[in-house]
Amino acid sequence: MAREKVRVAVNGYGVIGKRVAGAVLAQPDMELAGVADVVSDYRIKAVAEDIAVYASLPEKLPEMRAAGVPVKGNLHELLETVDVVVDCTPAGIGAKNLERYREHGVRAIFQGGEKHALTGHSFVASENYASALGRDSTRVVSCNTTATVRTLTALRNAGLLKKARGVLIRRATDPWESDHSGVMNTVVPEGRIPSHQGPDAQTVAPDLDVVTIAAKAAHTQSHSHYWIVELTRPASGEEVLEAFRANSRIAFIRMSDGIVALNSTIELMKDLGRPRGDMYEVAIWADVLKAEGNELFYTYQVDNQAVVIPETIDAIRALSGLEPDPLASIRRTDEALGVRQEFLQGPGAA
Ligand SMILES: NC(=O)c1ccc[n+]([C@@H]2O[C@H](COP(=O)([O-])OP(=O)(O)OC[C@H]3O[C@@H](n4cnc5c(N)ncnc54)[C@H](O)[C@@H]3O)[C@@H](O)[C@H]2O)c1
Repeated sequence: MAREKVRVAVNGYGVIGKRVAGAVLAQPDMELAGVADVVSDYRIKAVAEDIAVYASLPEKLPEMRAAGVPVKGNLHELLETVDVVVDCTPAGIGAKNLERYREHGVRAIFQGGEKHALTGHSFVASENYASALGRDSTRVVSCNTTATVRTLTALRNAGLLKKARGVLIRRATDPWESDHSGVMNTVVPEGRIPSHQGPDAQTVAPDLDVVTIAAKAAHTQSHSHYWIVELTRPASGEEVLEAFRANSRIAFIRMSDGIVALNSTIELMKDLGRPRGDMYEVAIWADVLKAEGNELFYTYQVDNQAVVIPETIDAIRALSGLEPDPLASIRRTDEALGVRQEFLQGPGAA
């Protein structure tokens, strides 16, 4: 790569796009060239003073300017100036953009709402960074799939995983859209077993024996996963925690610290000063986990809005060839974002 820093564009400045943009700004080896979207209201106005804004669709440019958004130009102009674009548009729209990105010779990262077949490569940094090196595109898998792959491959890497069966309780909608969508006072099971997350995890780690069942609940912040795992041999809880510890993006929380529900962790992230209260780590309840003979039971929390952000940053380094060593990229990203495995000091912290 000719330049010292990789230049990045973000197309779609929503839940994921705004977090990707913020995370790019935090990387010393990356430069945020601009963001693109189609809206004209607070969602884009709030950022336009600090970051160059472009119109994703040419027909939206006059509308955005008329509303007072200082738009620099159209997406194609932004694409002319960058090495990598991160497409964070709503599910299905990204697929229509791939050819556009290719025409500009820009490497493209998509998010989990797109299908594996779009790029033929699905990404979780700890599992398959190396196979993304130099590719022209990849898809960072969804929040649920990212958490599933991080945790199950940690067990597999320690030689402990035989098969895993999980129940995934998903948030209804994201907080910023809770005024107009979501589910109220009910639970909506996904209409098939396995739910799509198990097979999706296999697009990254095909050797995983995993089945998932999923449901959407009425809350708006973060997902909650429950796993029953058959181990290859009897193992102690401490041995299992050690296996999880090998992945730097798995953190440990405890009921004994007062972290008793999803809202406790969300509050803790805000108390720790995390941007937007984000939790990049998969947070396993260490004092709930139980290993009995060759069976293992555990539950963790996934901050759906944040968990894919470190993976997206690593995907930028992999596609651009900025860093050939997966662990070096993961370390760099973790350091810049403040990723950690223990959030609290004290006797509980192992
Ligand atoms: N929200 C989550 O928890 C979450 C987690 C992981 C992955 N994802 C995936 O990330 C992707 C983005 O999801 P999101 O939740 O950030 O969506 P979002 O709706 O919050 O944001 C999408 C943004 O794209 C903009 N947009 C709409 N049409 C556009 C177009 N034609 N061109 C450019 N921008 C356009 C919207 O105005 C909005 O700002 C999806 O693939 C989704 O499946 C979402």
